[in-house]
Amino acid sequence: MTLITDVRLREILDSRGNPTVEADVVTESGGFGRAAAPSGASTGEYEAVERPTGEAIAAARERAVPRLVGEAYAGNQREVDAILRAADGTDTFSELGANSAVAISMAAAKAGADVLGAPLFQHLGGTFRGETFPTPLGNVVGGGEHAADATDIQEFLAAPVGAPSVQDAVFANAAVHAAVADILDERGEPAGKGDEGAWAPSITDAEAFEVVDEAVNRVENEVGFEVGIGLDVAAAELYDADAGEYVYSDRTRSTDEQIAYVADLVSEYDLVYVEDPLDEDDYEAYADLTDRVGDQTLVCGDDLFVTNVDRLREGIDRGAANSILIKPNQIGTLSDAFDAIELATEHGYEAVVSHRSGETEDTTIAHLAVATDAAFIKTGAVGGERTAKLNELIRIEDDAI
Ligand SMILES: C=C(OP(=O)(O)O)C(=O)O
Ligand SMILES: [Mg+2]
Repeated sequence: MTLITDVRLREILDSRGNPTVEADVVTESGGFGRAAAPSGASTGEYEAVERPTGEAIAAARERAVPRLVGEAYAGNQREVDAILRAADGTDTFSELGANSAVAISMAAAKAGADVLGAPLFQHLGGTFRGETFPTPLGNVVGGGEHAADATDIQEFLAAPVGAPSVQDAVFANAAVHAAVADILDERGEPAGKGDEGAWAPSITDAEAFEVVDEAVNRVENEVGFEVGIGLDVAAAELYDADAGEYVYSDRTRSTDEQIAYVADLVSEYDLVYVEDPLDEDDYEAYADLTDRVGDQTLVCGDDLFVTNVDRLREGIDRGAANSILIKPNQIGTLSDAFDAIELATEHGYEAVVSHRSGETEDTTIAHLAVATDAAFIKTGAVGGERTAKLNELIRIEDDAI
């Protein structure tokens, strides 16, 4: 019933106005799945390769589609993803493009779910999933590669860890986003928005901490549950490898100073989550920081691990980080993303499923997070391509899928 009978690919717009790949997968019994590839701006050096959209589509039509149509079953995700890997023939999807690969992989999963008449999270995670939910991390202030002339730290995240439901958590993050706007206004700091919908004022990181701390406190008082703060430092973007230092707008920090700085921030702001606090090549510094603060907060590897089991295994061996960011397009298929989550879980690392800064209305990651019982999902606070995922979580919680 889930034999794939057609795979169609097209170029659509992403949230930055750039082209991206959308895939449709159709099965023998009329099952249908559609998915689109997201795209990063602060990409890790070791990510799978995103090809220009037209090239990725042409390559997939030539190399992957003939191997899938009439041959593979959409309900067998591992088979679909193995065919994508074989059709590509490289470790990094540099022939098909990880953008074509991930769109087809996710569309096949949706077609498989459609045939079963099951929600995607259940097809991926089994019948007992859907009772527990990830805490959404909401980007409320940001800069780095996502906005010009804003903070050095890429993302200041609201983390409603005490929320009684996903719906409460999603609304709390939106409330923090609104409170940030009020506080910036009170301070006379105008702000536009960055790529992920976070406010991108031209303020220092120190001021941003003050603003976000106050916003979180205001919302905590309103909602009556704990809302913490998280960060994505995206430190690889700040690191000057030649000089061996982290370059901030107002100063530089050596690796030891960077570790001490982040450890101080964890204590001062009770940070519940710190992503990419150090350069993507520095497992040793990660291990040092994890040693210092790993019992107080999640130290999460995004550019460090790039959803790659080999890099994660090295991190586990070396005690680097205690959490992994999961972005399916960093590795190219859902099977690879699942393998990374499984390896992480086996070793006590928390999985955090994530959007990219360039997104579409695709909701696959909401289902992936529920299917794998991920601790957190990072998918913004506001903006249509972000609320698509957040609203899907609310629907899953409400049994309305
Ligand atoms: C979502 C992120 O940004 P990008 O998609 O630009 O890598 C991130 O760094 O976690
Ligand atoms: Mg990141």
